[in-house]
Amino acid sequence: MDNLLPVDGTAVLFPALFTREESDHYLEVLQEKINWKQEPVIMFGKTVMQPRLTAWYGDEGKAYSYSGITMQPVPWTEALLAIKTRAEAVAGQSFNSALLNFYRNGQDSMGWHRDNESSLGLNPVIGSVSFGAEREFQLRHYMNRSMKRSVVLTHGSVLIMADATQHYWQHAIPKTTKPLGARINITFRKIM
Ligand SMILES: O=C(O)CCC(=O)C(=O)O
Ligand SMILES: [Fe+2]
Repeated sequence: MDNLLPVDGTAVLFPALFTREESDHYLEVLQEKINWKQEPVIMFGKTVMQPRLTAWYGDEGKAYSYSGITMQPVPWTEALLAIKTRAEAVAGQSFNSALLNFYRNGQDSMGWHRDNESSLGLNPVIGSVSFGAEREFQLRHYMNRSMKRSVVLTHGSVLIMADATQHYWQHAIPKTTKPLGARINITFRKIM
């Protein structure tokens, strides 16, 4: 498996962890059964709504802070537990929480960030599962921002980010004018 990053971290894509049928099924189930919300976030001192819907699932007692908001996890659903088991097999470790993002169309997005909260420990392994519309996932080196990588996250894929990635690399899902449908992404994490 090829590392997408030239230095300072590891990011490996498994383009078809789930079959087409499984992926179609999970896209539908997650759209319907997840308690999706559009959350406010504070940016440059102003409260704005996030350009996507989110939900936070996890083991009890694993509250999580994310860009200035603290989220209480909802108990796992059967579908999420089945997906988590598959992601854990590829990642080689267990996860106890997951941030879910629902990108309704190409105008929904996620800005540049690192998943480097101290609650995740020094070099967190993150398993990022995608269903639905294919979106471009961009990476750029935090200290040398002209160093960039980009990969398309396909329906049923999992991207594993590990080692020092969250220390040295930011990632983002840019907006696109392409007429795209819905995409759901789940980033599985392990809160210490
Ligand atoms: O939607 C994606 O692929 C990225 C999600 C992400 O970066 C996150 O949840 O922290
Ligand atoms: Fe992230």
